[in-house]
Amino acid sequence: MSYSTPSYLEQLKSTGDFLTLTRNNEFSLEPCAFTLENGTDVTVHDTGIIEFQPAQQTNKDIVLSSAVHGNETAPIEICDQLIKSIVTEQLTLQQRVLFIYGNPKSINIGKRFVDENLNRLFNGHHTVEGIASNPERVRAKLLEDVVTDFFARGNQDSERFHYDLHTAIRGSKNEKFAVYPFLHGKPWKKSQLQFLLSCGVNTVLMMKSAATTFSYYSSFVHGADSFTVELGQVKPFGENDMSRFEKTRQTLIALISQKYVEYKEFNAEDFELFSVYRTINRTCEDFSFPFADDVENFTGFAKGELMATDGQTRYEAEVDGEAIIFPNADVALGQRALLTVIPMQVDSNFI
Ligand SMILES: O=C(O)CCC(=O)N[C@@H](CCC(=O)O)C(=O)O
Ligand SMILES: [Zn+2]
Repeated sequence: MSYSTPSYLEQLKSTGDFLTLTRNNEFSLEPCAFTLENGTDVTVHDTGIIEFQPAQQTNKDIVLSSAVHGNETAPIEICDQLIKSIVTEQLTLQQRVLFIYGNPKSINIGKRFVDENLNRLFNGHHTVEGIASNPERVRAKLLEDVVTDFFARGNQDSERFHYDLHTAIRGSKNEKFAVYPFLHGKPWKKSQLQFLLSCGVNTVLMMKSAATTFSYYSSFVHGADSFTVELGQVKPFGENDMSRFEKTRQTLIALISQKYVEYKEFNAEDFELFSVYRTINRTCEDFSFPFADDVENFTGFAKGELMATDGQTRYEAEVDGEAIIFPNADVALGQRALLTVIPMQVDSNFI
């Protein structure tokens, strides 16, 4: 594809500051393409969407997304550093990488979303008859299309990865954790757990059903090894202790700049695995939790203890140790207000 030369090009080439360019263009950006001195092709597809294609043969197609929720700034800062070091050629890629800042306008207003939670609109849920469109619905469709196109242009035998980087609203007993999307019976991969451990993530939740999230979409539709990765607690820009993300940053650098990466040998004892026990949706205006806002993710409840109240329905822990993940009483009606999890072991469904 040939593009004209947009006015931002020289600035982008010299600074690599694609984040500021994205934030200055909340809804669209003129596309462009250029080649770095080291031979890597750079394509700006739209605002918040930049692709890198090294000159040499690659064996991995990697999507790194952040800002699917605009107030989750640490992952945005990690991706900003990576993009700057690639464009300014301090970092040379060995793999194809697509970086996505999910929701630029929500970054600017410092909120999880503008009209609607972008991470509830994937896998086609952006387009539903009778439901009016909005910028987040348009964006979800665009992101699906860009990911489809990115994977379609990869080598046929390349491995596909998508790490959708987030931070959680609450603190978490296990500070970093990943959500492994439902695989419809396919086995979970030890090699992915080894990668996550190298990122500093030793806790993984296994989903038991289809979802409308970005990571489920790329797993289900594109067969990618795909995760939502929660790297810590939400903080405004400038308040993140970036040293807490160093293992993640270094592991991502190795993933994109090396042909092969060796991880620590798999040992089940290195991990805390959980399976989702149930999902509790908010169905009534009158929805509440009996615990405070500073009660952390992974807090366990005793059997019979109240976990949530939805109108007249009381949800009590059904098993000892049933633990809370992502409690949020402010979600839209019909959406997930709480996940509960129970511990699980590495079993025969791991390869
Ligand atoms: O801390 C919270 O309440 C939400 C953090 C967050 O954004 N989590 C993702 C998880 C997505 C998944 O289930 O894979 C979300 O809620 O979209
Ligand atoms: Zn998030």
